[in-house]
Amino acid sequence: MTKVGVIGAGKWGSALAFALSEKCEVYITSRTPRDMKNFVSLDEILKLEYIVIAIPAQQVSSWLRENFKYNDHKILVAAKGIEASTGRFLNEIYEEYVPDDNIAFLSGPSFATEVMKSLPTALVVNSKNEELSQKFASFFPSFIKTYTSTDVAGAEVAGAYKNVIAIAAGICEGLNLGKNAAASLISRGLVEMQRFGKEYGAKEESFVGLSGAGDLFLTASSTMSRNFRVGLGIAEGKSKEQIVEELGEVAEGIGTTYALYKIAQEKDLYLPIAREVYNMLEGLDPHVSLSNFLAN
Ligand SMILES: NC(=O)C1=CN([C@@H]2O[C@H](COP(=O)(O)OP(=O)(O)OC[C@H]3O[C@@H](n4cnc5c(N)ncnc54)[C@H](O)[C@@H]3O)[C@@H](O)[C@H]2O)C=CC1
Ligand SMILES: O=C(CO)COP(=O)(O)O
Repeated sequence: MTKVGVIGAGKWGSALAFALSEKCEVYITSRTPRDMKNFVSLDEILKLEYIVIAIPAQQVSSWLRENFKYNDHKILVAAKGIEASTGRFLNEIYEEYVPDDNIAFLSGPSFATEVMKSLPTALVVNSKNEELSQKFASFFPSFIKTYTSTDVAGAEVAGAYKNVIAIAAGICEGLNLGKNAAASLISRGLVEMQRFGKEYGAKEESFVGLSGAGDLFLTASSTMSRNFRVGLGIAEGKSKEQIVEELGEVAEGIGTTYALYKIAQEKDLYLPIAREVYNMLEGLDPHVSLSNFLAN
């Protein structure tokens, strides 16, 4: 059995450790010790060749700087997001540490709680190195169907952007705007992320597949999504600080909204949904935001 190390024992890291253990010998670590099967130190994980990293996008840059020493590892990045402070994608953050050929990015609709129950799921492993994608894909269990793609940019943009649209969808639901509005928001959200992705050379097909439409439909239509619940909180008039505290888990859409706002300013891009989510995270009344959105 191939040995695989998982870094980050949050919801997604734990679910992936569980799923991968059907076909691999899996070890897991986290910054705080956990009472979990095969929980080992980071040093032990870094001795392994195959590593899955499930540290959130906003924390990964400092984590890599302080903890990571590259030693020919093959890395699968499981996070979804864009760094708020710099507007960097995960592949840009990791490229300082890991060669392109040794890194892959996971995407697709996949709530950790359903993976934990072994419910049927489909995922995409994305890498410039097709052989590496195939290798990581082969580690997944029988209840997960894996696809591979070389469109790293498409997977990154779709995985990050859908969290922002999920926040908007939660707001839409919380304000009782109706199914017409929800459907329009999801389909225009898909167009917005696809247009944004084009700037980075992302392939259109990734947005109509699992990484784009698949993950967007999942997170923008369910209270199981943390990002969707952020939107519900905004509709209730809560501040983002209060929402984050109550959530107790990561909602990548918040940081990604700030990243998109920064990128849109720098590149003069038209990202109307992301812009209004930004305005509401900054405290604009959702009803005023909606009027602005409908008028522009
Ligand atoms: N939960 C889910 O269903 C899915 C989550 N993801 C993505 O996976 C990533 C992780 O999400 P979850 O595990 O759900 O979040 P979580 O909130 O359950 O756990 C976050 C994990 O990151 C670790 N962490 C946070 N800051 C850290 C730091 N500075 N240094 C080291 N470790 C740190 C925490 O200790 C914890 O283990 C996110 O990017 C999320 O979007 C992707 C697909 C599904
Ligand atoms: O990315 C996810 C499912 O694919 C998880 O979404 P949330 O972080 O919004 O819960």
